[in-house]
Amino acid sequence: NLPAGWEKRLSRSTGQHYYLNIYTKESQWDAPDKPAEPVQTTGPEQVQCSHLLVKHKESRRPSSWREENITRSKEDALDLVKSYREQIAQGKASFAELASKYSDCSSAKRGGDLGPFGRGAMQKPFEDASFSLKVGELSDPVFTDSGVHIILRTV
Ligand SMILES: N=C(N)NCCC[C@H](NC(=O)[C@@H]1CCC/C1=C\[C@H](COP(=O)(O)O)NC(=O)[C@@H](N)Cc1ccccc1)C(N)=O
Repeated sequence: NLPAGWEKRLSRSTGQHYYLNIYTKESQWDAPDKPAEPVQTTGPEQVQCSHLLVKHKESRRPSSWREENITRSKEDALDLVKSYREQIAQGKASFAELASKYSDCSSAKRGGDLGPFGRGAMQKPFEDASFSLKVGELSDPVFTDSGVHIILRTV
């Protein structure tokens, strides 16, 4: 019988049977003699994201261009990030506009743009969120040692 990963199909034009590799979607006339290999679809090498960072008193560096000494609580930082996300999602403000006003990262000067980066550059929670976003997608709040972020994947 048929090795794993193949399907037997009937060609309407010739009335002959053919075999479809369910992973590569390639077809062939002769019966396969070995299982089809699942193909590894890897993610992108690099992504480009903008982010809006709200720091808090437990941040690894509770200081920024906006505020010399940041004392807000982590909960307050999360509430702020959620309100910014809501405004962006409702189209009441642009990501770049809010990031340039409120982000505690120096990338605020560039509307939050971090430029392109690969895996290994950013803190893991930030990297994982960035690489799981589709282009144009806005993340939920992401927690790193820097503070609370929302991330917009742009490329
Ligand atoms: N392009 C890179 N590879 N630059 C090095 C990133 C280092 C990396 N940073 C982070 O993971 C977080 C997420 C994004 C920003 C960031 C943190 C901090 C703010 O937090 P804080 O360090 O005060 O705790 N901003 C930065 O680093 C900025 N230079 C990012 C940046 C700013 C302007 C242009 C390009 C990049 C890390 N491994 O710590």
